[in-house]
Amino acid sequence: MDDFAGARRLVLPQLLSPAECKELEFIHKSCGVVGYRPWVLSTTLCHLVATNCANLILPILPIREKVKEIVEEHFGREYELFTEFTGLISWTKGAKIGWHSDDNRPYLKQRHFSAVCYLNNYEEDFKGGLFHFEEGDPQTVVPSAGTVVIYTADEKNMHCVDEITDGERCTLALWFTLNKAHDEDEKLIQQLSALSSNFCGVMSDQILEQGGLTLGLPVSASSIMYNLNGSVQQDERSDEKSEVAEERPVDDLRLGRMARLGFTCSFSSNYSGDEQDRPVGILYRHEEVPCTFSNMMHALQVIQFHHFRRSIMKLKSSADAEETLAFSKIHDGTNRESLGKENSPLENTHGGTQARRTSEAHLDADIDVRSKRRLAMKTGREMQCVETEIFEVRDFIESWKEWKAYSSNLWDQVCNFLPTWKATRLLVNHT
Ligand SMILES: O=C(O)CCC(=O)C(=O)O
Ligand SMILES: [Fe+2]
Repeated sequence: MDDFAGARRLVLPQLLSPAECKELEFIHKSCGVVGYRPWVLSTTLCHLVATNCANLILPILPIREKVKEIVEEHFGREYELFTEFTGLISWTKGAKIGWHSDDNRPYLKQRHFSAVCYLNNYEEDFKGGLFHFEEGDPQTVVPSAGTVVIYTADEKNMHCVDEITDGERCTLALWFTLNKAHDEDEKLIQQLSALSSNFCGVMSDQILEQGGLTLGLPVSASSIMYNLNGSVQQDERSDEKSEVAEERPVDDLRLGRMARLGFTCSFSSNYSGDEQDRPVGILYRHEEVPCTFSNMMHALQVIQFHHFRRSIMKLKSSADAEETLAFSKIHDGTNRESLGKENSPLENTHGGTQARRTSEAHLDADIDVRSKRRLAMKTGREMQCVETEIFEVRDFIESWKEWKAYSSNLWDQVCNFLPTWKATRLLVNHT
């Protein structure tokens, strides 16, 4: 494993577009479970398939592939790598990790290369959580949405992460191996094949309708996997910081996630895990929202999708503000591209092509990208303040409709890709 070509590490800013980061965060916040360590939450591809969300692996695949190709090229290992693990991971207050290498256990020796894609921003979305290498350059990586850090998983890259002191730090963690026996795709394709006879052929908009078949709708894992248990994951509780003051503390990650966005489930009395698979209504700040969902995960996913859709809209208006500024600065209007003209704010989110083209256009233009980003973030924050005051049922219903279209489109793609996945034994999104 010593005979690789490139330098032992690589940091790539802005490899993922802001829209891609938001989409992965949406998936994690809709589907994540309590993770492998205290204060850590995780969403693996295997978990997505197991909870009837195989469609949500699709937005992750092209990113995983892109990073894998960069790793292969950088280390002179073209076409030699397999993905050993893909997971959306978030760290909440209290999470940290001391000096280690990523292959530091006998059962982790197959991990040859690591990649961490940051999905949100240091200081804005969380405090603490800086990444440090023990020696060499760069010494410290500041997590910023879209940045990817790549390194060999051995002791040449001893690293640690500072404790998170506030907020939630989200990443897409990837490990690659030269050992085919540890290829995660093989397991996933088996898992998907077992499911496919149930869902392919019957996928259509109607299955995502409330009251329709539950095929294609998310389901819960065992309720213990959402149990925040005592003081752990304090940030996800509906404590005094959340928008809805609850009489009793929330120990359930799903309810905590909803409460953070101002929503509660309309369970009749004391919630017990048994209710997780029953149809459920929701309230926004104690006001009933006229929607019924098949189960809690369904409600959570639509709520998170609403939040995601709003963030994409904000990104677009910030980008418009940025573009206007860039436009007025460079007069000649080089590379100005239209944004925000689509009917659906999510239309061009997939694969993030539009946003990526836009950010490339910005890099091409000879202006100070950093100061523009600051302006965009400021605009975003101001809008967020306004947004907490506004909730429109009509807008939420629009999100619900868009979620159905988004979700069934991804299910259709899963069914279309599956025969190729099975034949090639490779989980690659060919769009
Ligand atoms: O999230 C990070 O920045 C790195 C995490 C890490 O070192 C690990 O999970 O092994
Ligand atoms: Fe690590």
